[in-house]
Amino acid sequence: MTEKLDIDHLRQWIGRSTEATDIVTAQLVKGLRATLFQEVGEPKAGDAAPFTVHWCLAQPVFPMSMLGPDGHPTRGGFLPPVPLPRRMWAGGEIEFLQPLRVGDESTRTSRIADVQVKSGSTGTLCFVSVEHSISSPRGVAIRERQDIVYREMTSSAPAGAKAPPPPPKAQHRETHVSDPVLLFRYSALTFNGHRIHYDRDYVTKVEGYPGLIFHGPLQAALIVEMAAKLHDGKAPKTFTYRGVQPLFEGTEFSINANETEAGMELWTANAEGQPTMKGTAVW
Ligand SMILES: C/C(=C\C(=O)SCCNC(=O)CCNC(=O)[C@H](O)C(C)(C)COP(=O)(O)OP(=O)(O)OC[C@H]1O[C@@H](n2cnc3c(N)ncnc32)[C@H](O)[C@@H]1OP(=O)(O)O)C(=O)O
Repeated sequence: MTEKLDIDHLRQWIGRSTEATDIVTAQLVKGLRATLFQEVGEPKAGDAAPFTVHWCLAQPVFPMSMLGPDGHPTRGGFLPPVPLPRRMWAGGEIEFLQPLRVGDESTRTSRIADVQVKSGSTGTLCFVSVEHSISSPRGVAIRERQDIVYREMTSSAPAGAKAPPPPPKAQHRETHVSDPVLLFRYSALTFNGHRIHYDRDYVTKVEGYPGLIFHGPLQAALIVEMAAKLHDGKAPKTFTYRGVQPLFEGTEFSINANETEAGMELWTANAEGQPTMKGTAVW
């Protein structure tokens, strides 16, 4: 049974802020490159890190006694105490200003920007938007908005779901084998204890999904790296993305891109070719 959603109370969290600092180490960069299917190499001080390395930096660390049943810190600290049990990373927008480099001390300033309740095809949704500004010794490197969604405990499938449309065609496609070790590595790199990514009993029996779930930021990170690879190694100026359905552990997944007049449309897809996260990159 879910507690009543008191949106006026939750919106009192808007404007709360926090700051944290960390260092981009060569070991972190090696681990992230390996997890993003890149050549690992021997990164040296000053080398550019993968574009979304900031998601691995200065993540909140709480004692075990302060974790909720899903493995995240108990809500009601920096994030509002949303009473819906199933948390997901819904999407966001990133502005890449300059790369973070090995050896950089980086500071992230975060602020709760919005809290909204919506009614979706899968039930009640509560969106919490968090704005972050990430700086290096050279100035602001990244500005972003992250949208976190909390879902009630209903079936994962939308009511009256129809057969999916034919999978979209891609000009560029990269496929990889999906493996729980990949998910474990990304959870470890981001110090993310969310059980849906590594605890099969929890994700199937408690949250009711059919299997382990790929992290939203892992999918977004793979998409951004592909976008940059197709643009002479340059990160897009802005990248806007949205998770449209979960990507579950399985046999294969793909990262896809189509050129457009404005930049690129990109998406990750499951083994059936159906998009799971969609993004737009503009240079
Ligand atoms: C890390 C981490 C956690 C994770 O990584 S979780 C894994 C990554 N995330 C996902 O897999 C999410 C995939 N998406 C979904 O499962 C569904 O899209 C979702 C979010 C459950 C919503 O589906 P619905 O069918 O219920 O929603 P509707 O399409 O009916 O839309 C209702 C309104 O909500 C807005 N909306 C829908 N999806 C999003 C989104 N991704 N981002 C922002 N807003 C969204 C939609 O526009 C509708 O709004 P209106 O104003 O038009 O009513 C970790 O925990 O740390």
